[in-house]
Parts: sequence; C-alpha cells; structure tokens
Amino acid sequence: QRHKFWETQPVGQFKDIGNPTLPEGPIEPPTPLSEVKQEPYNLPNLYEWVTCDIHDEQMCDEIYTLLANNYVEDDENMFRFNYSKEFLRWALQPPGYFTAWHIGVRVKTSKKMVAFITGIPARIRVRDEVVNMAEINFLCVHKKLRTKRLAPVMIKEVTRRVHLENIWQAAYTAGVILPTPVATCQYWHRSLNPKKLIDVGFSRLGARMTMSRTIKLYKLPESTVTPGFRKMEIHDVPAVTRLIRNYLSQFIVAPDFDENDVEHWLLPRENVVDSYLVESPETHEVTDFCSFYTLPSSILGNPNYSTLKAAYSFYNVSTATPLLQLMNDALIVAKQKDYDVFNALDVMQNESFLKELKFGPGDGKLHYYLYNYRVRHALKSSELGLVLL
Ligand SMILES: COc1cccc(CC(=N)NC(=O)c2cccnc2OC2CCNCC2)c1
Repeated sequence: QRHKFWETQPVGQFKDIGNPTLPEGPIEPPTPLSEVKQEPYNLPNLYEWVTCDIHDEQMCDEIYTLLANNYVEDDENMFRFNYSKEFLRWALQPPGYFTAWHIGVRVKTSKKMVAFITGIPARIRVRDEVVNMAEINFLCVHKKLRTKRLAPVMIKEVTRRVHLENIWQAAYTAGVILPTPVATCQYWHRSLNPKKLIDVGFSRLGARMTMSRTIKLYKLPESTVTPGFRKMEIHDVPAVTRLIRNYLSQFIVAPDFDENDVEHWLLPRENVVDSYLVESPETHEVTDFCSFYTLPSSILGNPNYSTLKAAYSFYNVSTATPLLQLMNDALIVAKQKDYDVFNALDVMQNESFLKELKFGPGDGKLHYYLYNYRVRHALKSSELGLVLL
C-alpha cells in the first residue's frame, strides 16, 4: 500500500536506483496539449475545486487560516508553520505566476476551504540544462479529512493545470521519504533567544549547562562587523543578479534567476524576506550577499508563548567577506530584529559555517524531489543550490 500513488507517477522509482542504463533527464516526453485532460479531475461528491486569487483579501484570509490550523507540524507536534498573509502573497505571485495553479478544495454546501495545493513557475537548471518547472508547495488537507485520499487527486489536478501551460517538470520538498529523493538535507537551528526556546521546548538545556551560561553562549554583538554591510535596495538588482548567478553556477541543481526574479525574491519585504549586501567602501563593488525569509511557527499548547519567530536562511553569496563573518552578521541582524531562532539547511556551502556559528542539528530531514526528471544518483546536499519556501 506504501506509495501506491507514487508508483503510478513519472518519478524515479526505488527499483531504478543505480540503474546506469536509465538516462538523466525527462522520464516521459511532453504530451500534445490537445491530449492533456481538458476538464478537472473528479473530487469526492461533497467537494468542489476553487481557483484561489491570493490577491483577494477574503480568499487570502481563508488560505491563511486553513494553513495556520492544518499545515506542517514538527515531529513532536509542538509547533506548526504559521505563514503570514503577506508571505503567501509573495510566495505565490512571482514573475509569470498563474492564478489557476493556486488550487483550493471546498465543501460544496458550506463553501468551507478544506484543502490547498499550489504551483509557481520557476526556471531551474539541472547541470547544464535550464528546465521550465513548477515549484509545488503548500499541499495541505484539513486534519479531519486526512483519510479521504484527497492528496493524490490534488497532485494530479495541479499537474494537469501545469501541463496545460506546457510545463512537464516540477520540484518539491517533503519531510517524508517518497520515490525518490534527488537530495536529502539536514536542517540546523541557531538559537538567538535561548531562554524562550528552552521555555517552549524547542531546545533543551545542555548537560552541565545553566540557563545563564546558555544565554552567554549564544550572545551576539549588538551590531554587524563587516564594513559596507547594508540592506539591499532596488538599484542593487543588476549587481546582485550578477553575483548570485555566478555563485549558483557551481551547484548541480539551482534556480536560473534573472533580474525580474531577483527583484521579486530578494528585495527586502518587511516581515517576509530580508536581504543584505556588502558594498566595498573603496570600490563600491557589491562583493557579498545574504538573505533570510520569515516563517513563524505557532507554539501549540504553551501557556506563556503563542509564536516562535524564525528566520530561514535563503540565498547567501560570499566573494570577499568570509562566509563565516557574513553569516554571523546575518545572525546579528536577525537578533536585532527579535527573531528567536535562525534555521538553515546544509545546502550549498552552509556546512562550512553551521557548527562554528553554533547551529545545532534539527531532529528531521528535508527531502528534495523532481517530477518527471531523472537524476542518475542522489546529490549531496552541498550540490544543491535551491531553497524552497
Ligand atoms: C519550528 O516549527 C516547525 C514547524 C513545522 C515543522 C518543523 C520542522 C520542519 N519540517 N522544518 C523544516 O522543514 C525546515 C527546516 C529548516 C529549513 N527549512 C525548513 O523547511 C522550509 C522549506 C520547506 N517548506 C517548509 C519550510 C518545525
């Protein structure tokens, strides 16, 4: 019964692992658009599809609430992602987005939103092939409807709508193992507010450690140390695009960002995404870049705290400032902005700073997947240059 659905899909199958005869690249060829199913898949009788215009305040509210109450929790069900409305509008409206790929399921009678799944277009390079893909995210089924096998039909429906736009590949992540991970990443956490993290059960007091010793251990300078370190601004887009395109070229899988993408994904947006760069005081050249996105978590069942304010490492480039120093400045800014914790995956060159900057390993892994694209063998996480929201 395991993976009954995924064994029917064009994804790397476990039985194919290590089979050298299977070529890297698309698993199935594109279908002629006339042969793509024109009408939506059938839902169980009580439910109907709804195309969600995230720009509409009331619709955005319904999606926010569905996710806030039913989306991903940590393994111990102590925390649940609490994506903000402005974050969702940012995440779902990149250049070239399709409203039709923001798909809700609601109860026909009550019109209550009970499930959601999204796609956004992205150009993703795999080795030296730039592929038009859909990034699939926010798959969420209401807790009370989990046994109704809604996820497979939702995945087929978003796939159908992506096919109608002549896109045949996708990228997605999951905390669970499905056929077949293209890379498996470990996540790490850097305490910024250790007392709160311990009070809410996110962290535990180390052995032979007192609370005051722990607070001292994670203490950071009041201000950043790198000369020329400043917030990114709109006029920096061309320079940051050059910097990040060059940096990402070293990874096997990475986004193929152009200036429009950089302007959308990396320009600071309050409470959504923060980005900083180093402009050399002498030459005024942009030499380094760091960024993190804001994804709070609801704290489930704690009398004193309701929200964990978390920063998630996004894209970081160092060409002149040591990455260690650049990321320490990112930690300092996050602390200044009252974040409780700074999270990072061991992707790109992150491993080079995680331990030294006092990140601790998380208790789970994040698996990356490609749909209808075979990668001969799983990548090391350091060969991955893609961070999904
Ligand atoms: C602390 O609150 C949590 C609430 C829900 C789940 C988790 C654990 C977890 N699953 N974390 C991650 O997936 C994760 C850890 C570090 C960096 N990015 C991550 O996930 C991102 C990227 C994938 N989509 C969710 C956000 C933690």
